[in-house]
Amino acid sequence: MDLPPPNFHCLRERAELLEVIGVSARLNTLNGTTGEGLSLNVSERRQVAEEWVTKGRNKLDQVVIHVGALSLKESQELAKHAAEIGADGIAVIAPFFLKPWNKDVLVNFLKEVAAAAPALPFYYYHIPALTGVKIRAEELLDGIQEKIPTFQGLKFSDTDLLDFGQCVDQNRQRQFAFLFGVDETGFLCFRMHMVNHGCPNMVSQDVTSTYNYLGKKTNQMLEAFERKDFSSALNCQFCIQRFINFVTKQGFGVSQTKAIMTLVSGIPMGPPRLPLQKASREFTDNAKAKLKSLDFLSCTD
Ligand SMILES: CC(=O)N[C@@H]([C@@H](O)[C@H](O)[C@H](O)CO)[C@@H](O)CC(=O)C(=O)O
Repeated sequence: MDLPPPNFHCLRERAELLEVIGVSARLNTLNGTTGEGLSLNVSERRQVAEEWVTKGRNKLDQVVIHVGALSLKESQELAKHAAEIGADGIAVIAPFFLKPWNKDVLVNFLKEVAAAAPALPFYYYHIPALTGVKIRAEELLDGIQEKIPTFQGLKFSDTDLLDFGQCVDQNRQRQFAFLFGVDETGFLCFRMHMVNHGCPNMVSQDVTSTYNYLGKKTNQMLEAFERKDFSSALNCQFCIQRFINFVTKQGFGVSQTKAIMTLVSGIPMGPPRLPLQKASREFTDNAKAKLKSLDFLSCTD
């Protein structure tokens, strides 16, 4: 029997993990950072995308497929494929080896990818710490719909809240979606949404790395927020911060995320792909003790 490579297996199982942890997932981008999309080949990325679209049916409101790649042709192929399998949108990071040196060059690249799936909503995935492309998102949004008619919004995985705030502020009249990808400061962004209430903008949280295992607390934060109980929402955010602060000090990244996802769900996520190294036993033990002390394991223990 042909077994899929471990990484593919683990990514496929992430769809089931959402159910186990109980994340009320409105939107999930896949083949992104946590899913090591850039470490997979095109055929694996296609398989993962197909699996998510199938598994996500009736469970996720939207499945957005990250199709960014260094090769424009590969990106276009993945964008076309996303359209064929019925995805709800595509997302693209900036090419990160031979980099775009200004906004116009980056938009021209994104435009070519978007054109390969002309009926699919298009998101720019802004993650400058990993791509090294520091073009401000606020600048990129200026006039983007004229160049990319399918442009739908931004996944903002950066801590520059001035840039993020300006993206929201300058696009109040547009129907853009702003998805925030820094779990430790998500609450602040939800507050921005409230301040923005009545505007067509949407600031919300994508299913990012820690939501794979802190879904219960995240849901509590969202529910408190909905009922305008900002003090409870802030407490939930602080609780999430306590955990992220703890693991960050021990070295935290995609490998460690996978180890915690396995620990919390019981679903084996497999090792990460080289050059990443499997999280150490010591890290996993420490993370487990911290999750317990913060009462994060109670729903799955
Ligand atoms: C650099 C990184 O991995 N960022 C994570 C965050 O969820 C991050 O792990 C978390 O905020 C803890 O710092 C996400 O933005 C990545 C993400 O959403 C993805 O898997 O595409």
